[in-house]
Amino acid sequence: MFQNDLIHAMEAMGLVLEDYQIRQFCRFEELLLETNKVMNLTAITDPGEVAVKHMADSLSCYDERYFPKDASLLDLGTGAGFPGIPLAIFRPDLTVTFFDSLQKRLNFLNEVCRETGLRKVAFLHGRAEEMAHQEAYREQFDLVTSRAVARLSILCEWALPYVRNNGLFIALKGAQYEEEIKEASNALRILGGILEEVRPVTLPGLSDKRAVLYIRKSGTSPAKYPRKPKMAAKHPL
Ligand SMILES: C[S@@+](CC[C@H](N)C(=O)[O-])C[C@H]1O[C@@H](n2cnc3c(N)ncnc32)[C@H](O)[C@@H]1O
Repeated sequence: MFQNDLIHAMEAMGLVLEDYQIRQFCRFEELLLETNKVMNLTAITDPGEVAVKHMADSLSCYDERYFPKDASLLDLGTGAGFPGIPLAIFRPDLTVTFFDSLQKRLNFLNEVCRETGLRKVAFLHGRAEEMAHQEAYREQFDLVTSRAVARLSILCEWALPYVRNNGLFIALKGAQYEEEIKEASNALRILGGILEEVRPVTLPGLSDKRAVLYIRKSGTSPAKYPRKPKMAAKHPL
């Protein structure tokens, strides 16, 4: 059921999976639903829905043009690994860093990577507002992705400092994306982000509104950003 739904959903999006990638997705789905019984990972537990709303949705941001070969990618607020794990499976040349403030979710992802044989991976535990001030992470990534973590005005402050000059911040957004874009114009300007493309997304069999935003980093983000935890939410730029 999961496997068929996965293949159909990917085909509908114009993506073809190799057999080994299908096996990796299936193992990920098994681990996700198994571990979800003892750890809060996802509210979606129907295998068909996992195929579309997690796996296919994660790859809705994929476009060969925006994912250079061997690029480094940071998945900010990765949670149970979305969109990071599907992207790592689909493009094994990428080096994917899974970033979350909850260590137990990273432990789960470590197991997923071991079990699926994903090797070009790293795990970063901490808050987005804090780790960006460490030289090892600041403006170091070609790509930063984020899904379901915060409103865009906040996310720009959290994510853009990790993106290298000319790299991309890719935000997977829900129904309110147009409003969020308007609200984030100041944050984009201050942090050095240029909205390059807004791509509306329709997932197979679903009608809800969503979009992927491709935000190009131009220059460097001022050193004082991101501000201390809770500041971006309390006083969005
Ligand atoms: C709603 S979940 C979304 C997870 C996943 N991206 C998805 O789409 O299913 C949000 C995740 O972001 C993490 N998170 C929230 N605020 C964060 C912060 N300031 N720094 C790092 N991670 C954060 C949470 O721990 C949680 O795992």
